[in-house]
Amino acid sequence: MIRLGVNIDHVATLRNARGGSHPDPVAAALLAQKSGADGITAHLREDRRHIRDEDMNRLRRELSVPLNFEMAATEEMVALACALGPHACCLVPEKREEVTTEGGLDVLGQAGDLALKIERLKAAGIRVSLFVDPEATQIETAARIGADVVELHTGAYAHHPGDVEFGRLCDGAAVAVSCGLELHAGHGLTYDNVGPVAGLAGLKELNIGHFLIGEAVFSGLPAAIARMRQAIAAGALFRAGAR
Ligand SMILES: CC(=O)[C@@H](O)[C@H](O)COP(=O)(O)O
Ligand SMILES: NCC(=O)COP(=O)(O)O
Repeated sequence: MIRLGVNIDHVATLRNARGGSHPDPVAAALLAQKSGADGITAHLREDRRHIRDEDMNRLRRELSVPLNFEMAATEEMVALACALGPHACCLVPEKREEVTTEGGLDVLGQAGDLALKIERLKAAGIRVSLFVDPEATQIETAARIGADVVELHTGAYAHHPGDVEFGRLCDGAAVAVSCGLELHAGHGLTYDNVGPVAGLAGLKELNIGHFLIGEAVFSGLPAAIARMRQAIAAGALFRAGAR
């Protein structure tokens, strides 16, 4: 079964809008856990625009499902992650001026530095995922430098959900599996576009946040999670039948 990781960043965005403590992203994570989320993803950005350090500390203490700590591959974040000890870290590119994550990590261009950071994180007992575009050289390099997981950036597919971008995801998925990497995917996924992604051969986990939190405004988080899980299951079943 494909695991659903719920990203709670944008509960924190709403909380921070007024500088208070409501809605509490940790309470949202606990509700997501109770509603069937297989894991929680939270992105501690360098600018702390949404998730903050104390949120991460509380998530680590209070969750019983795995915590996926999304972070830039910086010395500050590696030190924080090693001290916190989440189940996994997902290394993502960050630019302060970006609205959201724009592309995948340049694994090839940063291979040496990333290899050392991966080694430190794994020595702390943390599984390491790299957030990458579905490009063979990036995925192959991720395997070569010791990553456990690659998470394919589905943003381009989400913006252009046609055969070209989906074909890139299929090719990237095949490379990841052939390299022995665990295959995850995420970014910009919705009820309507998640199905084909859920059918990617070898997919183990989807991380979904912004759309789910938006839907929760209308239908509540439990119902949004339940509907997303149905969309994922339908997609996986369809693709399995098509193979
Ligand atoms: C890497 C990715 O696509 C998301 O998990 C990331 O958290 C997006 O950043 P924001 O949540 O700040 O939009
Ligand atoms: N890594 C992707 C993620 O955690 C959620 O991305 P999004 O659904 O908020 O775009």
